[in-house]
Amino acid sequence: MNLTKPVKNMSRYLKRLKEDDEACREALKSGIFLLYHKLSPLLRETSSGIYTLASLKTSGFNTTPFKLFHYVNKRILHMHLYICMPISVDLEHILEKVGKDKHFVNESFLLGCTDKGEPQFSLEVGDIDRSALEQECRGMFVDLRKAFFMLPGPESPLAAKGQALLRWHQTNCFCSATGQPTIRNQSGSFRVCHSSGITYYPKMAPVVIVLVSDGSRCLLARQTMFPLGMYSALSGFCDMGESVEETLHREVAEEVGLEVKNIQYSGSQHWPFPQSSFMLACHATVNPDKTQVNIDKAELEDARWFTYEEITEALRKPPLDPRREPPVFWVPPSYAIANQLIQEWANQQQLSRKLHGLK
Ligand SMILES: NC(=O)C1=CN([C@@H]2O[C@H](COP(=O)(O)OP(=O)(O)OC[C@H]3O[C@@H](n4cnc5c(N)ncnc54)[C@H](OP(=O)(O)O)[C@@H]3O)[C@@H](O)[C@H]2O)C=CC1
Ligand SMILES: [Mg+2]
Repeated sequence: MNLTKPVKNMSRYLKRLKEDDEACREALKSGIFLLYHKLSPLLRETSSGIYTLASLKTSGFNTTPFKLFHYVNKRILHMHLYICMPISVDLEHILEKVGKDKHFVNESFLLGCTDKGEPQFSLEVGDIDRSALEQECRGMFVDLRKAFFMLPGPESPLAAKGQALLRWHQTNCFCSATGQPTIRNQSGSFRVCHSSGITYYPKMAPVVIVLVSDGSRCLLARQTMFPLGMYSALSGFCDMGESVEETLHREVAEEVGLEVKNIQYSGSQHWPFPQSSFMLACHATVNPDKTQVNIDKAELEDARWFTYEEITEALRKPPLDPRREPPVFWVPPSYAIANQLIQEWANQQQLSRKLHGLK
């Protein structure tokens, strides 16, 4: 099977790679690799100043310098131009240069497939000299939180998934029943303890996030650990056995002492910080006569109702610039599902204001 050709049924193809060690090992030969150094992904700046995830291949196409020949006074000047392409440097060659065996790529974990059917893998290279690698790869390893601000939208979830999978494997090397080592399958879709027979699958912790509205205002809160000035929607981990609705009622009651109704599902997101969470985002309302918040100070530093005007102004603000003072009030950036909830609420308000002839 030529793995670099577009694959008609990508889901089936990925399923096969997940389950069939041999097929996955074969896929590694034409795979695309995202490198992580102590869980920080490798980014590269393109010629247009945009950052992307640096993708490396084990064989085939790479950016050996592209030579331009200029004839000046009958003498040839060679200009070596590095063309910035998403798929660029030969990974095996790089590994060799930094003293790693080429079989090291077998330690990668399967992430998914590109639109062209190229399998994507994440590889932790934390035991290799960071600056030597950055030089060889012409990129830099960036903390994931920072990378989220730098990467174009669709690349952030991939970077997060790569990190989450690596972290899960790093922290699940031993069976919790026997203490014996667990062994991964080739794709990394599970680990098994041969002593107890227990199979461990990568896990996410379900979290409910909810934007509560009283009809004209929405409720946002901040924890002490949030960056200065940032307020977000209320959130909380699901307890064992709880439904989304039960978690939502409990968390809102616990954190701000309010009773919610009209729960509407909005969307979901994998969230890598600080561990892998599975965010389930909802809208909900409270009775406009019962909006008095009673903050649990052990959980939250503050919780306040915000008007439509305050929210639209916060949404208009450019992404946070780490070199400048943070604004007094700002909302999570667009890659966070909290932002989606706030945006949806603002759109809904705008619509109902139009219907009522308000600006
Ligand atoms: N993508 C987005 O838009 C947003 C994502 N989030 C994420 O949602 C998650 C949960 O939000 P948060 O409001 O803090 O949750 P909670 O309100 O449930 O409060 C966190 C509490 O839960 C404990 N805890 C940590 N991990 C787990 C777990 N896996 N299961 C059960 N309890 C746990 C913490 O303990 P301790 O820390 O003391 O160990 C802490 O006491 C966070 O990871 C946060 O990053 C939040 C808002 C926006
Ligand atoms: Mg919370």
